[in-house]
Amino acid sequence: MAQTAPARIKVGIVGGTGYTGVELLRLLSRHPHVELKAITSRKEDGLPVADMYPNLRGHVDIAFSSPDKAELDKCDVVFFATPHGVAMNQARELLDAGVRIIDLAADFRLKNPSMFEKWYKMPHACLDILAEARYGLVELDRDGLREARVVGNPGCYPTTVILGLAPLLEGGLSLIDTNSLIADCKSGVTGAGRKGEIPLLFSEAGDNFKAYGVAGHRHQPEIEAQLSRLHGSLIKLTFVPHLVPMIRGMFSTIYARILPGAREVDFQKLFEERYAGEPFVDVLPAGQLPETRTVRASNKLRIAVQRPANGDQLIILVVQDNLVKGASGQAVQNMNLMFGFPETAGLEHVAILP
Ligand SMILES: NC(=O)C1=CN([C@@H]2O[C@H](COP(=O)(O)OP(=O)(O)OC[C@H]3O[C@@H](n4cnc5c(N)ncnc54)[C@H](OP(=O)(O)O)[C@@H]3O)[C@@H](O)[C@H]2O)C=CC1
Ligand SMILES: CC(=O)N[C@@H](CCC(=O)OP(=O)(O)O)C(=O)O
Repeated sequence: MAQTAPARIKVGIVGGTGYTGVELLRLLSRHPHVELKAITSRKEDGLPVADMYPNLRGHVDIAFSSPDKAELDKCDVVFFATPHGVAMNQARELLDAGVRIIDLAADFRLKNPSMFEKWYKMPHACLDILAEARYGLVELDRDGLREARVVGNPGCYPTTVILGLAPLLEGGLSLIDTNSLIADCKSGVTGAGRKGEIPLLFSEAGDNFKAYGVAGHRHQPEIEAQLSRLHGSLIKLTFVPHLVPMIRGMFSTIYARILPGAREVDFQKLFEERYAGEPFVDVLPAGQLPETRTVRASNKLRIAVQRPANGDQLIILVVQDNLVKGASGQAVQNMNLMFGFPETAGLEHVAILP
C-alpha cells in the first residue's frame, strides 16, 4: 500500500544514556523529518542531554526525563535502546496509543517464544505482538517492514552473518555445505554497552583479545532462525564471538564449503548482483579486503568474497560499525521505511579515516 510520508514525526527514545541511545540521538538530531520529543533515563531525570553528551550541544536541546514522565504516547515512533525485556512490557500500551515501536534489544527477534525464554531467561510478555513483529533486516524484508507496527532490530553479530550468507542461501540455493558453516566474529567493546563491569575496564579489555560465549551465545539461535527461514530448511552453524580492543567495529569472517555442483559459480558476481542498488551494503571488488575503520560511524556494511587458490573454501569477510549498521543506524533505516522517508535520510555519514 502506497503511503504519503509525513513532513516530520515525533520520536521518543527509551534508554537515551546508553551507547545505542546516544548513537540514535547523534543520527536523529540531523534527520530532516524527525522531532525529538522524549528521551528517557531513570538515573538522569532532568539533566540536559548535551550536559552528558557535549558532542550534541547545539543539536539536541531537550533533557532526559524518567520513563514514567516522558510523553511517549504522544510520539509516532518509540525506539527502545534498553536491556532485553523492557520493550515487551511497554509495547501494548504504546501500540494502543497508535505509537510504532523499534526495539534494539531482542524482545521481538526470535519468533519462537520457547527459544526466547531459553536464551533470555524470561518468559515472553506479549505473544500476540511477538507474532506480528517484523525482523528488521531491511535488505531481506523491505516491503514487509514498510507496514510494520513493531520491529525487532537485529543483533549486531547477526546483521553481519546473515547478510554475509544470504546470497548463498536465499530461496533454497544449493551452493554451499550447510552442515559446516563457521562464523568467526569480533566486536569492539561498545558492543557490551555502557556499563561498569570489570571485563570492560581499559586495563582488562585493552591490549587483549579473547573469545567468549563459545559454548553458546544468544545470537546463534537468531542467526540460525533467519538463515533457516531464508533457505527454507534447518541451518546450523558454528558461531564464535570475540572481544577485541577497539571501541567500535565488528569483523566477521565466515567460512563455507562450496558444493561440487557449484564449483563453476562466480561468487563475486553473485554477491555484487544481490546487493546492487543496496545503499548500505558495499561488495568490495575482487581481491580487496574490508577494514573496520572504513565503516566507522557510518551505516555501511562492507563485504568481501574470497576463494583462496580457487579452491572449495569460500571466505566471506564482513565489517560494520556495531553501533550504527549493527544497532542504531539500522534502527533509523527501519524507521525511514516505516514512515515512507528516503531510506538513507539521516544516514549518509561517510566513515572517518584514519
Ligand atoms: N551496544 C551495541 O553494539 C548493541 C546493542 N544492542 C542492544 O541495544 C540495547 C541497548 O544497548 P546499549 O545502548 O549498548 O546498552 P547500555 O547498557 O549502554 O544502555 C542501556 C540504556 O537503557 C536504560 N535502561 C536500563 N534499564 C532500563 C529499564 N528497566 N527501563 C528503562 N530504561 C532502562 C539505561 O538508562 P537508565 O539506567 O538511566 O534508565 C541506558 O540508557 C540492548 O538491548 C543491547 O543488547 C544491539 C545491537 C548492538
Ligand atoms: C562485545 C559484546 O559483549 N557484545 C554483546 C552483543 C552485542 C549486543 O548488544 O547484542 P544484543 O542486542 O543481542 O544484546 C554480547 O556478546 O553480549
